[in-house]
Amino acid sequence: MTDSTHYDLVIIGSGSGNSLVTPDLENSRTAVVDRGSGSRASFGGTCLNVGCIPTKMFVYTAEVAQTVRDAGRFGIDATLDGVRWRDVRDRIFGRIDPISDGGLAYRRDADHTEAYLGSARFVGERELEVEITLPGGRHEVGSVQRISGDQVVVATGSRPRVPQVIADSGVPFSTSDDVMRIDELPASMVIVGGGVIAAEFAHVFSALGVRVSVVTRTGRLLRALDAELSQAFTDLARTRWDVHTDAEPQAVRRGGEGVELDLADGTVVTGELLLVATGRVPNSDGLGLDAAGVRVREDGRVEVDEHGRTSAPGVWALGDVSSPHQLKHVANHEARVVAHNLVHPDALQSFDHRYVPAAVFTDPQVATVGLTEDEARERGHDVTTKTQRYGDVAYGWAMEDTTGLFKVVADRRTGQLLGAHAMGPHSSSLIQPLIQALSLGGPTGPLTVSQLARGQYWIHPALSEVVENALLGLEVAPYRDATADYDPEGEAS
Ligand SMILES: Cc1cc2nc3c(=O)[nH]c(=O)nc-3n(C[C@H](O)[C@H](O)[C@H](O)COP(=O)(O)OP(=O)(O)OC[C@H]3O[C@@H](n4cnc5c(N)ncnc54)[C@H](O)[C@@H]3O)c2cc1C
Ligand SMILES: NC(=O)c1ccc[n+]([C@@H]2O[C@H](COP(=O)([O-])OP(=O)(O)OC[C@H]3O[C@@H](n4cnc5c(N)ncnc54)[C@H](O)[C@@H]3O)[C@@H](O)[C@H]2O)c1
Repeated sequence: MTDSTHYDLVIIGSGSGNSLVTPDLENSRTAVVDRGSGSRASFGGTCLNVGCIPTKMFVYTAEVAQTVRDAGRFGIDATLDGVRWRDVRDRIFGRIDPISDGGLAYRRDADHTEAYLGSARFVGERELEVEITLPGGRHEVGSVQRISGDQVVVATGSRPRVPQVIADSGVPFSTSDDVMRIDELPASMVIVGGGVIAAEFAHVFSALGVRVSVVTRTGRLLRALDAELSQAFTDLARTRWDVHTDAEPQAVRRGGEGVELDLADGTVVTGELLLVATGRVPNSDGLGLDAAGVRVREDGRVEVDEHGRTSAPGVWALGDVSSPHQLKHVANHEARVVAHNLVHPDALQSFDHRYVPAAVFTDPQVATVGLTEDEARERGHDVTTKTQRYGDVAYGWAMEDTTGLFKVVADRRTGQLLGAHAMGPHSSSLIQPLIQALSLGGPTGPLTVSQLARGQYWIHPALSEVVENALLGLEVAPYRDATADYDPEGEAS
C-alpha cells in the first residue's frame, strides 16, 4: 500500500467521465481511474471500445453487404462474393484501438492529470484504493494505490447482465464486450434478448451471412417502443431471423451446432455461438459506496439529484451508473452539466431529461422521441396520431421502400406534438427536427404541429417529406400564418 496522494478531482471511469477534464481544470490536479473495457481492457469506456462506435461501424458494413444483395431489385446485377470478417474487424478496431491508446497516453502524460489503470473502491469519504490491474500506466501492476479527492465523480457505467441459467451452465457465451472481436464468423448464432443490442447484432451478423435465432421473454422485439412500431418491427424480424418471443431459456448446454437452449414450450434452439443481450446492470456494486456514504437505489443505480450530486458531499455521479437512460448522448449531456457544476458550485446547472431520443441501428433503423401513443392516452391527452408510410413519398419510391413508417403523436385540442416514432432508412436523422421542436419550441412555448408542418419549407423531394406528410395528416387546428400581418415598412419606422 502506498501513501495517499491527494487530487483536486478524482474521476472513476474514463468513458464520459474522461470528458470532465475541461480547460477549467487546467490548474487543478485530476486523477482518472479505469479498469478497462472489453476483452482488450481498453481505455475510454464502453461507447468507444465496445459500444456505439464499433457497433455502428459494423452496422454500416452490414448495410453495404445488404445493398449488394438487394441491388437486383433496382435492375443492377451484383453478387455478394464473400465477407472477409477478419478484414472487417481489423479495419474497425484498427481505427478504434489507436484512439483509445492515444487517449490513455494523453491522460497519463499531461502535467495536470494522472491515469490509474485498475479497479477503484471507496475506503472512506472521498478516499479510494485502486488495485492496479493493467500495464500502460505509471503504477506497478498488482500494487494498491491510495488516493483522495476534494471532489470525486463516479462514472463507472454498466456491464452486460447474464441470466443465471446461462451463467451457471458452463457453456461458453459472448456478450457485446467480446463478440465484435471473434476470429471467425460462425455459421449460426443464438441471441438471447429482444432489445436494442439484440436487434443491432441480429442485423449485423445476419447481413454478414450468419443464420440468426433470437430468443426473448417479451411478446415483441424492441418492446419499449411505441406498440405499433414494435409490432411492425417484430413482424419484419420474423421474416429474416428465427424469432422466439415469450420465451426464456430454461436450460442451456453444449450440443447441436455448438450450444442448445431449451424453451418452456419444448422447442430446442441451437446455434454455433451464443450471444447474451439481456440488459445492462449499473457498475455500482464493488465500489464500496457504503464507505463513502453514497446511497444506491433499489435498481442498482447510484442516487443523484438533478445536478448530479450523490448523497455524499463532494461526490457526483453521471452516465449509465446513475442515469435513467443508458445512452451515450445522455451520458455526454450529464457530463457537461457535472463539468460545469464542479467548478461553479454557486450556479449549478440541471440535467434535462425531458425529451430523450433514441435510435436503434438495426434493419430497418428505428428512432423515437417523446410519448408513445399509449403513454399519451395514459396521461389523459386528447390523442391524435398519423402513421405515414415512407413508400408514399417520392424519395420512398426511389428507394423502393415497402416497410418504412413515420408516426407522430399529438394532442388534438392544443395542437402540441407529443412524440415521434419512426422505422425506416435514416430514421435516426429524419427525427431530429421533431426532437428540436419538442426540446426548443418557439418564443411562446413548444411549436404546434401546424407551425412545424407549415411554418417552414420541407425540401422536395427529400425523404424528410415523410415527416412533413405525417404532421400534415394529424387532425389538429390548421396553421395560421404568423407572417400574414408582417409589415416591413411599419417595422422599419
Ligand atoms: C453494444 C452497445 C452499443 C451501444 N450503442 C449505443 C448507441 O448507438 N447510442 C447510444 O447513445 N448509446 C449506445 N450504447 C450505450 C452507451 O455505450 C452507454 O450509455 C455509454 O457508453 C455510457 O457511458 P458512461 O460514461 O456512463 O460509462 P462507460 O463508457 O461504460 O465508462 C465507464 C468506465 O468505468 C470503468 N469502471 C467501472 N467500474 C470501475 C471501477 N470500480 N474502477 C475503475 N474503473 C471502473 C469501466 O471499465 C469503463 O471504462 C451502447 C452500448 C452498448 C453496450
Ligand atoms: N442504439 C443505441 O442507442 C443502443 C445500442 C445498444 C445498446 N444501447 C443501450 O444499452 C442498453 C442495454 O441493451 P440491451 O439490449 O442489453 O437491453 P434492453 O433492455 O434493450 O433489452 C433486454 C432484452 O432482453 C430480454 N431479456 C431479459 N432477460 C431475459 C431472459 N432471461 N431470457 C430472454 N430474454 C430476456 C428483455 O425482455 C429485453 O427484450 C439499452 O437499454 C440501451 O440503452 C443503446
